[in-house]
Amino acid sequence: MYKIQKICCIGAGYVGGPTMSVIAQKNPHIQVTVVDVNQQRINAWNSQNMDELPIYEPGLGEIVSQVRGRNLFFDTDVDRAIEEADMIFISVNTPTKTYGKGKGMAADLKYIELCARQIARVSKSSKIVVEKSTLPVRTAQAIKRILDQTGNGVEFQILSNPEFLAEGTAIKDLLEPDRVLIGGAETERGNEAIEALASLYRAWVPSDRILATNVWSSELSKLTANAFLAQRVSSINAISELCEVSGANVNEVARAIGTDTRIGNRFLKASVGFGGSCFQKDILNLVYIAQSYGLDEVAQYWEQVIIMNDHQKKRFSEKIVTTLFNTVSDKKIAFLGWAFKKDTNDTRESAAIYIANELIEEQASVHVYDPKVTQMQMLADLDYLNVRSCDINSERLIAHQEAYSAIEGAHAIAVLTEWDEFVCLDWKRIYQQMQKPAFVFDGRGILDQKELENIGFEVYTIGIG
Ligand SMILES: NC(=O)C1=CN([C@@H]2O[C@H](COP(=O)(O)OP(=O)(O)OC[C@H]3O[C@@H](n4cnc5c(N)ncnc54)[C@H](O)[C@@H]3O)[C@@H](O)[C@H]2O)C=CC1
Ligand SMILES: O=C(O)[C@H]1O[C@H](OP(=O)(O)OP(=O)(O)OC[C@H]2O[C@@H](n3ccc(=O)[nH]c3=O)[C@H](O)[C@@H]2O)[C@H](O)[C@@H](O)[C@@H]1O
Repeated sequence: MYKIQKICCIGAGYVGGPTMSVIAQKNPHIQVTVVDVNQQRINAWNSQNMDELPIYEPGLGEIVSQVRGRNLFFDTDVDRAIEEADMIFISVNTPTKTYGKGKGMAADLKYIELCARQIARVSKSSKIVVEKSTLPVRTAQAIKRILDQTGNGVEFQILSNPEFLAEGTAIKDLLEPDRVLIGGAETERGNEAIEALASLYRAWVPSDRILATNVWSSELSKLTANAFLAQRVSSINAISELCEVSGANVNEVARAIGTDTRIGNRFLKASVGFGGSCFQKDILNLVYIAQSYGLDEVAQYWEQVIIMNDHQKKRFSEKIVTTLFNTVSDKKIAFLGWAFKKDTNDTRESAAIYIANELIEEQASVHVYDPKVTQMQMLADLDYLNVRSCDINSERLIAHQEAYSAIEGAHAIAVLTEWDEFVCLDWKRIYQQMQKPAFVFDGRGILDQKELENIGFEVYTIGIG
């Protein structure tokens, strides 16, 4: 049987940091060390000021301040943490490949392989290696081969334990998970390893929510879960366009279908398109895997979810241009929100980036207020698209510290993130500050369209015909 006293997590990102904080909080007898090659990130995790943690998540600061220095440590000494640990979580990034075979589709597993080689080189005692990152089905096989063939003859058990937390609600999702999934080898030692990991979770998760499967089912379930979730968003977004031309209201349709318990009422909010670091990357990965097995119809089926999402973003920016008399050249367009959803500072793949880019192509001036995103981050996101020079981007995109200055003198407002504070703005004051006609494009369906129209705004809400 395994006795777990020390665990280590490679990768102090959006998943590694919060996940290990909760595991440490709930297992005070276990020492948890989170390591990363990024010194700046580790420094931020060790910051005394909880506002300086590298990621913003409601409730995270409280847990970190409670357990850091007690049984939770953040460090850059990866070798030492691996050597001392009985169980090692790999929680590094697995972005879409940007080069070579599978470019733009497959998951780039170079960081995973580096971790496997490092674990093999450093380990002098048997370890349980846990895949926390989202990985293509059968990656565990590759990790196992590297560990066994380049290691020091010690035993490795590989588990798959995908993470299902969503950003903005990470702590809540970790404290009350719908399920914890653990895939392991169907052998006696495999079962013992599953049990060792399950026992960490049982410190707070009811046993019937801890599911054990074989490794391949676990790996594939993660990609499938994200594909199904994203598919729901694309499905309701497809219907939103139909609502707009037919006079239906997408919120009413969502409510009507969501009351059918077989469909369920969550994840039916029409939007400007899903963002985030994972939905697109994981579906592309699924499509690539299906293609590599020659399953073309399966690949095409899932690819449509991405095609629909791109269309939703594109039609939103086009709607702004056509409504503003077919030109936004030198017009001020105010963006409320830049993060890919509320309650996070994460901007990866945020719809706002693509919409800003399209509007800047049309020579608009985009003025953004987001309570958690810095101008530096916004510009980095835009520059990353590599469409025009950084100088032009910084001339055309201006961040503001508060909403009213972003909006002052604007021709139009686009709501790109559903931050609660946007609903409570003084919309009468805003109306007075704007050019007329004063347009509002609500890409999140959070504002009261009738109330705004009564003030005098011309309002477009996604999915309302
Ligand atoms: N962000 C999210 O909400 C979720 C992400 N996931 C998955 O979890 C994985 C990690 O995602 P995030 O935490 O968002 O990524 P992230 O990019 O925020 O963090 C990854 C960290 O790993 C570090 N790293 C990379 N290679 C390393 C190495 N060889 N040694 C030490 N550190 C190394 C990087 O410096 C970085 O700080 C991905 O596979 C992702 O698909 C799963 C569920 C939710
Ligand atoms: O693997 C991951 O990274 C994670 O991806 C998603 O979590 P996340 O991307 O953090 O956030 P979501 O709440 O899923 O939202 C994703 C995007 O879809 C959009 N969305 C979501 C729901 C909805 O009804 N409508 C909608 O447009 C959101 O605004 C956001 O842009 C999944 O929900 C998590 O279970 C998963 O662990």
